[in-house]
Amino acid sequence: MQLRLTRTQLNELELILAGAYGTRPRYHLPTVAGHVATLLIRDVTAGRQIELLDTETTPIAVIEVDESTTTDRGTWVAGTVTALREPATPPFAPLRPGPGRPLLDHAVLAVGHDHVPGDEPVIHLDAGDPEALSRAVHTAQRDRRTVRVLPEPAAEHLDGDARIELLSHLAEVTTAGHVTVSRRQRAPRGNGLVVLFTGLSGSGKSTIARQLTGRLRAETHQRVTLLDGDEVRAMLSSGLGFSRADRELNVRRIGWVASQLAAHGGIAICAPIAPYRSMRDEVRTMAERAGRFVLVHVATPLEVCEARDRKGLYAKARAGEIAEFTGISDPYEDPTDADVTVGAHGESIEECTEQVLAAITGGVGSYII
Ligand SMILES: Nc1ncnc2c1ncn2[C@@H]1O[C@H](COP(=O)(O)OS(=O)(=O)O)[C@@H](OP(=O)(O)O)[C@H]1O
Ligand SMILES: Nc1ncnc2c1ncn2[C@@H]1O[C@H](COP(=O)(O)OP(=O)(O)O)[C@@H](O)[C@H]1O
Repeated sequence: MQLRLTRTQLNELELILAGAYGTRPRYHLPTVAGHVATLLIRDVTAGRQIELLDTETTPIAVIEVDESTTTDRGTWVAGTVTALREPATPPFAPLRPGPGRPLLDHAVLAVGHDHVPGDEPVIHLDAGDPEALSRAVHTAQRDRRTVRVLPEPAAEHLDGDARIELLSHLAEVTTAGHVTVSRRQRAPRGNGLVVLFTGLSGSGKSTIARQLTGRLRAETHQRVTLLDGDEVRAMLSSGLGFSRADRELNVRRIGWVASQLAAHGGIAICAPIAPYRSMRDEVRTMAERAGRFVLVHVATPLEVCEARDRKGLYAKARAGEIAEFTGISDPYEDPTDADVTVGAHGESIEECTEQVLAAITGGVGSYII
């Protein structure tokens, strides 16, 4: 089988081949404690041999899979990696880890920001956004500082502090003998925000999302984009159906676009059903790398949604004319991590919108002027 790697997965492969994870180039099954490279495969069944393609679909390496494990997030594979050819040159190649490059004595690893005050050598992460990396490197060079680039691996098995620990470890192995992490807690740039609505068909997601969009446009200086369900299905995800794999792809695409908007300081509001916990977790992970994330559960009971049945879809689903209909013949996994839950008790559209606004602005006054 062939697998096209994302930019951060390519980074992970670059680090493997640069010896950052040890002398044996391989992927491991996820272990939280271990500083290992991992590979998570979604939507397809992993083969014994996996050819890894770069973003231009050139085969650059192959994995001989010797172990794998399947979870609700996908299949993790472990195995030895052999390089086939050089991938396309990444940005700032001479500043990245490579054979024979001497280690600096000490450097500051910038996590979550593109300028660290001071004059010590600085390591900037390549997180897959060439524009942001270029800005960070040029700022350091303008200040006549020594600067290096560390490819940020996908490391999908880690988050939070464990992720930062891995980055610091990789920086010490590849770039500087002693690394201090300089971490900014706030969103990387501006007040980027992703709001993900989830709930059954007819629960009120689009209606509340539209109202929220209007309010935020009126009350903030930020650009607000509504990724409306129907429009997304027509444009971004045309051709996809409602199998689990298609829904996953649909929600992943929405999450990716929303995160890009947030990374550039915008507010993205999305309103798919997003019925599976794993897909919402995935959007949260992507969004939190770009800014803030707020999960809104529109918890209108199934009976109420079915009674509304504005599009007549529930009747068709009950009659067996639509297969895999969420809530009737397909699962909806209730969120346990919603930042705000609305609509469970017959609140009006206006009340729901206010509750969501309060959750977004609560404690972060800068969103509303
Ligand atoms: N089988 C099945 N299950 C659920 N929904 C169905 C189905 N077939 C069509 N529709 C219509 O598609 C809308 C849901 O699409 P989404 O993109 O939001 O779904 S998902 O997040 O990918 O699960 C949903 O729209 P909303 O009512 O706006 O939620 C339905 O109108
Ligand atoms: N809180 C609410 N109270 C009463 N009716 C609502 C409420 N929220 C939505 N509706 C109505 O329910 C129907 C379905 O809403 P919609 O926003 O299209 O749901 P979804 O996007 O979740 O499918 C619409 O006719 C809408 O006017």
